[in-house]
Amino acid sequence: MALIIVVGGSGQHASVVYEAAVLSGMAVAGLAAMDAAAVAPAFDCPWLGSLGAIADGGIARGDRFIAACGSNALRREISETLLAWGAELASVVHPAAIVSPSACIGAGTAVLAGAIIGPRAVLGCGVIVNHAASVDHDGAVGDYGNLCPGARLAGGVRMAPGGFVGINAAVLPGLYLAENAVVGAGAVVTRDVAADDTVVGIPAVSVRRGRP
Ligand SMILES: CC(=O)SCCNC(=O)CCNC(=O)[C@H](O)C(C)(C)COP(=O)(O)OP(=O)(O)OC[C@H]1O[C@@H](n2cnc3c(N)ncnc32)[C@H](O)[C@@H]1OP(=O)(O)O
Repeated sequence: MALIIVVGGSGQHASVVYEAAVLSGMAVAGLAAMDAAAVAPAFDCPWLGSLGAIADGGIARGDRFIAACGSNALRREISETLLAWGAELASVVHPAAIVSPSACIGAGTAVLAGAIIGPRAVLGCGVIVNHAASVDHDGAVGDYGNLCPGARLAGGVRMAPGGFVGINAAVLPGLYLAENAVVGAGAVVTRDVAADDTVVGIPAVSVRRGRP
């Protein structure tokens, strides 16, 4: 059973997921894309072409997939397409990540080097916990959420699906980030964040409410 990494965008995030998968001992079949016209990203991993061609050849051979792109919406779209085809999503956990044995990691989720997932934390499907980011005890990250490098969720923080926490941002204990909330780089979040809101600064304040 091998892993197929589905690229969205430039392939930079895919290169990080690829390295984590190889270092964790997974067999990687190669990279694929949703778009038949997509070109292989410039790093050393076999290029399998479009997902459509792979599906025509038969996904049933037991390969598993992970969508590898920073965009939450695109990761969701790729993952949901794969699931609709009956494909199985795999999670990738870098061997230098620290994951509590009582934590739960959803399918299609990437936990990258230096990340820490604390006791009883729950990560949904298609989540990214990027380099040195952490989800402390009893935290929850909803489906297709994205914690950028160094982002910190204190104990008991809950993120609804589609959330984004920028590089080196911190969220104080027990807070709730509603669906598609965006926390800017370096922010310190001291209050709950409303759905589709973007907050920045210390303490974090809203710069855009509602979908852009
Ligand atoms: C491996 C990797 O690299 S993972 C990727 C890591 N990337 C990140 O962490 C990026 C995080 N993104 C940000 O912080 C972005 O600035 C966002 C999402 C908060 C806002 O982006 P946009 O929606 O494009 O907003 P925009 O750039 O128009 O900024 C709106 C206002 O907020 C300010 N602002 C934006 N980001 C921040 C921030 N992080 N801290 C403080 N102020 C900020 C802007 O200066 C601007 O203020 P102004 O209206 O007074 O000029």
